[in-house]
Amino acid sequence: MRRGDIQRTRVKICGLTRVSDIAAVVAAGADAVGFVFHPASPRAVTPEQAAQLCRALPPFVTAVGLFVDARPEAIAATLEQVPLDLLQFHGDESPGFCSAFGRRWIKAIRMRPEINLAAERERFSGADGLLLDAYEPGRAGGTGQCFDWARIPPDLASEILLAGGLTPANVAEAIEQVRPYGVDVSGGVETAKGIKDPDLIFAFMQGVRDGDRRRNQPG
Ligand SMILES: O=C(O)c1ccccc1N[C@@H]1O[C@H](COP(=O)(O)O)[C@@H](O)[C@H]1O
Repeated sequence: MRRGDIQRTRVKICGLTRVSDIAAVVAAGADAVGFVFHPASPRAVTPEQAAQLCRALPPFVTAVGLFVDARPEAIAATLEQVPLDLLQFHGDESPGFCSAFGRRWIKAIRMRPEINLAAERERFSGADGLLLDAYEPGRAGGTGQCFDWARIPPDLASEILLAGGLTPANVAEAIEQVRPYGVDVSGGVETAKGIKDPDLIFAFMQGVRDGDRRRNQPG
C-alpha cells in the first residue's frame, strides 16, 4: 500500500444528504463524497436518497458508502441500488467481511488507547487504505473529536486517511504534521448536525491547500 511522496492530499467530505451538498463539494474540488448508511447517524441516507445524490455526481469524484456493522444482506441490497465506488467500514468488521462485496474498501480504525497501528495494518492488508478516527466510547464515529496525531508512525502516514475532528481551522496543521494520503471530514463543515455549509466546505479546501503548501516546502 506504500504510496510514495504525496504532493496533494486527497479529500473526502462525508455525510452528504442533499443535492446542494454535492454541488458545493464538487465546486470546492473535493475528491470523494461519503454517504452514511448507519441508521443511528444524523447524516443517514436511504439507498434511494443516495442513488439520487449519485446521479448529481460528475466523473472523477468517488462515491463512498459508509457502513457500521451492517448486515451483509443490507450492504448487498444497497449496492444493487447505489453505484458506490468504495466501501468504508467503520465498525468492528473483520477483513473477510470487508472483502466479501467485490468492491474496493477502506477500514476505519478508532484510535482506542491500546491500538497497535502496525498490527492493524497487517490485519487489514487487503484494504485499499486505513482511515484513522477518534475513539469515543459508545459512539461509532462522526464525533467531531481529534485524537493525538503523534500516535501515527511516520512510516504509515502515506497510506493513512486522517479523520476525526478536522475543521477549516486545523486541517493545514494536521496535514503538515501527519503528511497523510488523505483527509476526511464531516462535522467540521456543518452548521448543525447533518447540515453541510458551502462556505465551511470551501474554507476546509483552502485549509487543505495551505497544508499542502506547507508539506511540500523544501527542508
Ligand atoms: O458521520 C457520521 O455520522 C458517522 C457515523 C458513524 C460512523 C462514522 C461516521 N462518520 C465518519 O467519522 C469520521 C469523523 O467525523 P468528524 O469529522 O469527526 O465528524 C469521518 O471518517 C466520517 O466519515
